[in-house]
Amino acid sequence: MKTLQMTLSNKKNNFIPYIMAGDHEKGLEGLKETIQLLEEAGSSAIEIGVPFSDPVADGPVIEQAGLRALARNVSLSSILETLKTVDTKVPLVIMTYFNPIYQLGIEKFVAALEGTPVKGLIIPDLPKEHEGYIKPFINDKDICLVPLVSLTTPLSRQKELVADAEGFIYAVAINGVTGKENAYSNQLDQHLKALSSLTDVPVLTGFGISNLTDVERFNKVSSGVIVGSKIVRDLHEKKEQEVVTFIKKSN
Ligand SMILES: O=P(O)(O)OC[C@@H](O)[C@@H](O)c1c[nH]c2ccccc12
Repeated sequence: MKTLQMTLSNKKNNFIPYIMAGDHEKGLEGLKETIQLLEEAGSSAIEIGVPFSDPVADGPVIEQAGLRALARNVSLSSILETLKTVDTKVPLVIMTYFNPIYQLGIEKFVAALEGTPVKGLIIPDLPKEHEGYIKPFINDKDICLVPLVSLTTPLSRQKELVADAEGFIYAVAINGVTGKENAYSNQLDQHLKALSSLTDVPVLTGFGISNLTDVERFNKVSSGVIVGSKIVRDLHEKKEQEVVTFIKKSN
């Protein structure tokens, strides 16, 4: 079993914060200390966002963070260079649209992951039908391609999506862009339980989570949560202590 899956399987209430690489007043030079802060707070893994000019799945908070990083000329290759110098026990998961990978070159990208703590990839605009662009290059490496599964997806499709999943399954709690804090459907808990019952791979819930009530709710019916916009906003506003407390209470 690959490291990412093993790490998340060994824990009950997993917490994965999302951060945008380069969205720090020191730019990429600040990435190391943010990772260290999140590790010490008790994160199970850390999702590292790559800024992109056309982030179709991102809401305003993450989109703005991406624009700040792009203004500092942060790119996929400069992020990978920086990650080579990062020493952490927590598995990192790169969240990027496909285009930056394609521009860098898929083989070059996968080769550059060697010697970094990156153990997983989330590529929201790479549907299962196109995973052949990436999977053959990572199959024999300690890197997982994490599938995103919408909870309104028909069961037959959910089964296909989780069939050969590795690492974890990203259950998308609301349809739409990231960072929307509207009320979750009452059926969500049932849907999460049903999805978890299809697979031995940990299912983590994300999209729109910004308070501890929701964290506790989803910890009961899945293996943990992914929190993006709240973390990005708090870090930008220099509320590091709030981030640390939130992660500690989520564990
Ligand atoms: O911001 P939220 O609502 O807490 O959602 C997590 C999310 O930000 C992070 O996982 C993410 C950022 N960009 C994405 C694009 C697609 C899927 C997921 C993401």
